[in-house]
Amino acid sequence: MATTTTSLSDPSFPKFSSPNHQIKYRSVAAQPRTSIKFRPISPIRVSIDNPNDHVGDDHNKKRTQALELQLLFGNSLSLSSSSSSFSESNFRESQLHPRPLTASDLSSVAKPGSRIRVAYQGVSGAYSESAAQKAYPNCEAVPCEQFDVAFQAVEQWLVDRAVLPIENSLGGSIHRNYDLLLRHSLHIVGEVQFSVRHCLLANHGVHIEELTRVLSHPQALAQCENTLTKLGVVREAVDDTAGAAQFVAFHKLKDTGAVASAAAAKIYNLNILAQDIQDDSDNVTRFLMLARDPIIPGTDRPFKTSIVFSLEEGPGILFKALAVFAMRDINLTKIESRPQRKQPLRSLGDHSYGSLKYFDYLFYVDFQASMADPIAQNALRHLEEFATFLKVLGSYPMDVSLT
Ligand SMILES: O=C(O)C(=O)C[C@]1(C(=O)O)C=C[C@@H](O)C=C1
Repeated sequence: MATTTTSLSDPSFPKFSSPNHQIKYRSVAAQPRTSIKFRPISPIRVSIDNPNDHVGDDHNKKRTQALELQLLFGNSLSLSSSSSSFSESNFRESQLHPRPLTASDLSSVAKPGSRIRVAYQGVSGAYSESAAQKAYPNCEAVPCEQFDVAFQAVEQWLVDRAVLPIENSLGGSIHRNYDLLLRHSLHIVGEVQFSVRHCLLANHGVHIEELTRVLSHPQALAQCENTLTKLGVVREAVDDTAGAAQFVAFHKLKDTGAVASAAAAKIYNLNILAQDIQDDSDNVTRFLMLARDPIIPGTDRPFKTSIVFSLEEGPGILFKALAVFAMRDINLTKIESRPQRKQPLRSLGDHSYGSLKYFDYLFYVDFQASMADPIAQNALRHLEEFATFLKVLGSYPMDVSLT
């Protein structure tokens, strides 16, 4: 059955309001990738330029002002990519409460008593929110509309960390986040394995036979392929599972259900028509914990290291690359290849039978060793000898809680 994409762009639909955090996010779908927009609750308005555009004094001043205001007013911060600077009254207000930044404000470690702020993609009730809570118990989970908004929220000091999905045991890799890992400058500081148990939700009084359409995140729809095929419903992809539940509830739909968590059913007052509808009871999503600074890797417990590299084209070159790990007995836990965005095709010049073009790939590899271990350092030194590009994305403790 075909999967279509639904835009939840009905202006009356309360997008990304977070009752817990009093932050309202405005859709950034129509904005350039590098912009981040928040609808203000308080009259405070701050403007931050795209950090990639320029990193001059002016930018740094605005960044400091934004951080200062965030420290003064917490969640009431509003960001806009427009060029207007923050208003005079806000400026006066910040002058009334001068609060010089200290070195500890700039450190990525949460102050005692303050809750660490963790960005996740989706709205309240999303699996990503639960994963953020598992990664950072008692954190303040901050909803973001898109993955790149979560990346930017960390980069711009609006939050301390982001927790984002990278792969699922049934649906496979979340390619968008592989690409974003390279386009942004965050470090992987941990991982979380989260058991995903999907429910079929509908408004109270609606029976399963009445459903003609089911909304959810594309990964969730893929993980429930068998159940949804048996039901014979049209599947529609939306930004996140909890957003689907919110939409069904807000519009009081009678013919449409949502695949989402039991937590989402409770939050949006929906009925659970069926539980554990994923194709396999072992349905696990692996999430990455991302921060502005890397952690210092240890050897006191099992560590994993994530790298990305590219290679020259040629027979056996990938075999040779992976051999640097095999010959040192280093276990690989994941390999993913993505076409290089900047140079997706490589031309191998003229041959008698014409010019050959190959896909030019980036290889993402996770291996089971810490960068504090000389064996891992030697393996990467060896790989560096012939890789055309190599970057360590992070070396972090493995989550062994589900094993
Ligand atoms: O939509 C959600 O609830 C999410 O947290 C996103 C997401 C994903 O991107 O894979 C997370 C876990 C599940 O695999 C399904 C969806």
